[in-house]
Amino acid sequence: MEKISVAVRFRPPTQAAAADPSLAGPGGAGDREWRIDDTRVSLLHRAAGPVPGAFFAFDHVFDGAATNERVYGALVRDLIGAVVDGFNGTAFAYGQTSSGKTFTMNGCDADPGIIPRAVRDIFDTARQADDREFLIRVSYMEIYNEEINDLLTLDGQKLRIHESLERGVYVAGLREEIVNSAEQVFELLQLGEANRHFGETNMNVRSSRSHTIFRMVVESSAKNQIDSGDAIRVSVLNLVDLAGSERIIKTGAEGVRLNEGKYINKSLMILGNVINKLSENGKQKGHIPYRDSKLTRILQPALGGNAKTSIICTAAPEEIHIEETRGTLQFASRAKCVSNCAQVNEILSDAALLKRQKLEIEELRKKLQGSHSEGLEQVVLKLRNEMHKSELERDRLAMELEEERKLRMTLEHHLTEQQKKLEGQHSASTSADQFTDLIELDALKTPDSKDIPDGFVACRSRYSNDVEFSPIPDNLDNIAGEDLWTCLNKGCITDLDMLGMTPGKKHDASLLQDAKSAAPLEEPIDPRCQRLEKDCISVRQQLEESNVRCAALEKEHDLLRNDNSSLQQDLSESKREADRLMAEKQAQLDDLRVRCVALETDLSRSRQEAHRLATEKQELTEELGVERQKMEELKKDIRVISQAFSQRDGKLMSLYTKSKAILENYKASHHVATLP
Ligand SMILES: Nc1ncnc2c1ncn2[C@@H]1O[C@H](COP(=O)(O)OP(=O)(O)OP(=O)(O)O)[C@@H](O)[C@H]1O
Repeated sequence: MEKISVAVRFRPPTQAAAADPSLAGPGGAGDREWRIDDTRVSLLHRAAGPVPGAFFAFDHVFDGAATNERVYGALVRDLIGAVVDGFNGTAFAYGQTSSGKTFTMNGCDADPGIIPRAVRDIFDTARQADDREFLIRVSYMEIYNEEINDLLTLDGQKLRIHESLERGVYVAGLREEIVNSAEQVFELLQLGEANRHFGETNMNVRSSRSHTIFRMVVESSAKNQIDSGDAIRVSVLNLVDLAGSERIIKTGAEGVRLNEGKYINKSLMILGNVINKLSENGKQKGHIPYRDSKLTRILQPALGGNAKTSIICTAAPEEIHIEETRGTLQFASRAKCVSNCAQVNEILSDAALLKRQKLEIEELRKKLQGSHSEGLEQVVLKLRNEMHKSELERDRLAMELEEERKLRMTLEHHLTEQQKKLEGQHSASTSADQFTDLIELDALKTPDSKDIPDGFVACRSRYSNDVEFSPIPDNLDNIAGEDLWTCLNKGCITDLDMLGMTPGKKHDASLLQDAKSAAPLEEPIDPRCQRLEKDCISVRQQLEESNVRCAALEKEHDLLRNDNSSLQQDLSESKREADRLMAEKQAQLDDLRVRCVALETDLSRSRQEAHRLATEKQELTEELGVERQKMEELKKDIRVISQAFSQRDGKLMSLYTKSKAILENYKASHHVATLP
């Protein structure tokens, strides 16, 4: 929606007003005057200041010094650009008689008015649009005493207004001239001006007695029709010079002028009513009385319809016209509240429409396949991959955690056992029975075991009692099991079978005896205790490290779980969005398909109809040919008959002449004979 542009233009004071200061307006010597600036007008009482209720604001306000060029630039130039682009446009001048409407629309040689400037601009702008081809037509009509006259013909025929779906409201039979240059239009305008009704009144020596509507129809199509889908733009520019409202008492009109004045005032009153209604708020608008006059009917699209509209309200500055000027300003204020809804007017043939729809469908299809939904699918895929990776990672961490836990438990268990043993060692005596303890642990190492300082020795219970093969004395059996061996040696698994098979030191009875008698012992109990304590400390350290690792792993595990659940959430949201988009696009596609099918049906129907019409035309042409031939033959017959007739006529004539001569001869001879 777009508001109508409204400007007020004060003409300069008349010569009479300039000579008689009591009549003057701004700068004159009257009681009241109009005070104006760029956008505002207010009435001032010279003695009492601003007159209440007489303040108005508009898009533009022009004083008597403003040129037509300035008025055109402010209100019409953009309108012309829009018309060339396919929008309808209307500019009209409204105001009391002799306030400068015709001067604003037509201007003078030194300062051409809106119409000549618009004509030139239309051609210039069209020339600049290299990508389009233009066809411009003009017409010129007047509404005189509520009758429509074509100003470009002299046949005096009264034209009628019609309305159709395709053309909207139009004047039937109005002559439209195709024009190629501004000069051609000016010639037509001159012709129209000569036919227009002017008359002299007390207020204006050349007063317009009719409303005139100069119309330019701008039709354009793209030079490259493949891109545009063959659409043709058709826009209408109306440039309207209204007749001025008048007070009979001031114009001194009588007779014909009086009658004209009544029609003028009535149609302007209806225009005012239409503007009033349109300026009201939406719901109160109700019925808009466009049909009450020919003027409002023709200007219907410009008043609250599909057009961009500019109104120039002209006003007389003199104090004696204050009431009329106030009326004009009130009209202008209401017009400022009227909104139009202009849109580019495109005409599409069935084929072009179909082509355009197909292009639209194709574009939508591409969008559906590519763009957003494809992007979403990729996001979903990526999220799935990430989720899968994080699940694997989580499993791996869970396994590590489990192993750490097991290790910790084993270590704890081992620690307790070591502690127990330590306590046992402290309380044990250094009796000779404990000869076996004196055997160096180095001797117990298996040949295949890794050389780890303070490494544990494994033994199998089944060998423990076998003196020949057991590498460990009986009282040291099972100090480490297979699992413990593996864990403590960080996965370095010695060949435990080999371990089991390694022949131990032979327990020689004499050696045992010697040992029993030998004193002191090779290794006292304290170093062993120390070694065990050292073991304990190292196991504890390992345990603590393992705890720390365990906690870190648990933390990592938790983080991964969180990541995983947020990924799951993202994934399901993306899925939902993708589904929604797919459904939406599918619905659009279905809708377009339905429209396309309907259009195709229409098209084939139109084709059939065109074909039927072509056949009929062909038949008629043939019939016409036959008829023409018959007519030719008849004409020939007629010629022959008329020749025969004329021959017979000639013969009859000569016969008649002969008989007449004979009769006269006879009469003469008979007369002579009968004379005495
Ligand atoms: N802005 C202007 N500058 C100079 N002269 C002007 C201006 N406006 C109007 N005039 C002069 O005032 C006179 C009346 O103007 P015009 O005929 O345009 O009035 P009008 O509103 O069309 O009157 P009507 O409704 O009777 O046809 C003319 O002589 C015109 O040249």
